[in-house]
Amino acid sequence: MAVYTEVSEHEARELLRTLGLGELNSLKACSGGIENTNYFASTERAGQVHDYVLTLFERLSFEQLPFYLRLMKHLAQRGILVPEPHANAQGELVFEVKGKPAAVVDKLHGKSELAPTEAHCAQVGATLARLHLAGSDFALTQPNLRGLAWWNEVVPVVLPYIQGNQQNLLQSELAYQNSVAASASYAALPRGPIHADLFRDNVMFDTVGGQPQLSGFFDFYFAGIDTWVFDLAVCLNDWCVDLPTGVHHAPRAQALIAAYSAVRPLQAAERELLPAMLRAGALRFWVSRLWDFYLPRAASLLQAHDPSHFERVLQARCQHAMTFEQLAGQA
Ligand SMILES: Nc1ncnc2c1ncn2[C@@H]1O[C@H](COP(=O)(O)OP(=O)(O)OP(=O)(O)O)[C@@H](O)[C@H]1O
Ligand SMILES: N[C@@H](CCO)C(=O)O
Repeated sequence: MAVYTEVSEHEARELLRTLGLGELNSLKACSGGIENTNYFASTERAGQVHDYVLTLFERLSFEQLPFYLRLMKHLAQRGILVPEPHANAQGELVFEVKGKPAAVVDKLHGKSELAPTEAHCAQVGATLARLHLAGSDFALTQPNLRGLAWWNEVVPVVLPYIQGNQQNLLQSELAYQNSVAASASYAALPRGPIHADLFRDNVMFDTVGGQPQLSGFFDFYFAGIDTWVFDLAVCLNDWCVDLPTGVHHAPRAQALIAAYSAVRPLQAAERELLPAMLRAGALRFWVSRLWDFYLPRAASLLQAHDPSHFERVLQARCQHAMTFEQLAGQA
């Protein structure tokens, strides 16, 4: 659980009133997450209870936030299951609490599924493809701030903390990804707004008639303009990998890819580069976890994720490279 900045009931009540969301009933710090301060806020309005999430952004600036919040609003308005951010009378979505940028979004129903089956993965794949299509006409742009430029900046910073064999893997993978990014196939990849961090803990499921039903994607604060296939790869690396070993889980991957492709079939360049993007996705989170682990920020309650997991995923992706056809179960 991470609470970097304490918010008082008075501060939360004032903000919720300003947004016309009702009278605060309860305010509770949320567990989980390592990037932002999150509170669950419950209000009463016209005799009904409403649940919101109040987020204080610890890393992102007032200038960066409209991209994420406008994107969430854009997607919510197109029927994609994401928390809708709430605006004030001036139409603004970013506010100031304790000197930090803050936002209030709808609380999703359900809970995260940390042991997903093929059924969960299929719903994630289909919803991700719909999200990509729905984002195509989003007007704002902001790069993926945890993309190639950031890896090039941070790898030299974390290198002194790791062993020689890890340094070799990290440096050789970075060189490989720089060469992929310079290729004609890479330039041909379709791109647009991507979630870029769609792990098991950033998706909620409800149970309807005894069956899991995806109720929303959340935590869009690593979103950016990048290739759609990179987003797909990030998902496959989390939803379709055995967490203790980092080994690929073929049935879940096939379910996720089939459901994604049924909504938006992959183009030739995407099929060619999916294996490289699986490596890129593993590198991205290995680097960020190394960075969080060795260069942590002050936090009252912080649990850094294990960096070695993505080292294992990257090794597995390099040593047991699979073609798109193999990944999709078509070979
Ligand atoms: N819109 C929402 N609806 C329901 N629950 C939410 C919502 N947003 C956040 N939460 C809850 O708060 C927890 C922490 O949120 P989140 O993962 O966004 O934090 P973070 O610090 O930004 O995370 P991360 O480390 O994953 O980047 C989630 O695990 C979830 O339980
Ligand atoms: N999903 C990231 C955490 C940052 O959102 C990770 O597992 O490293």
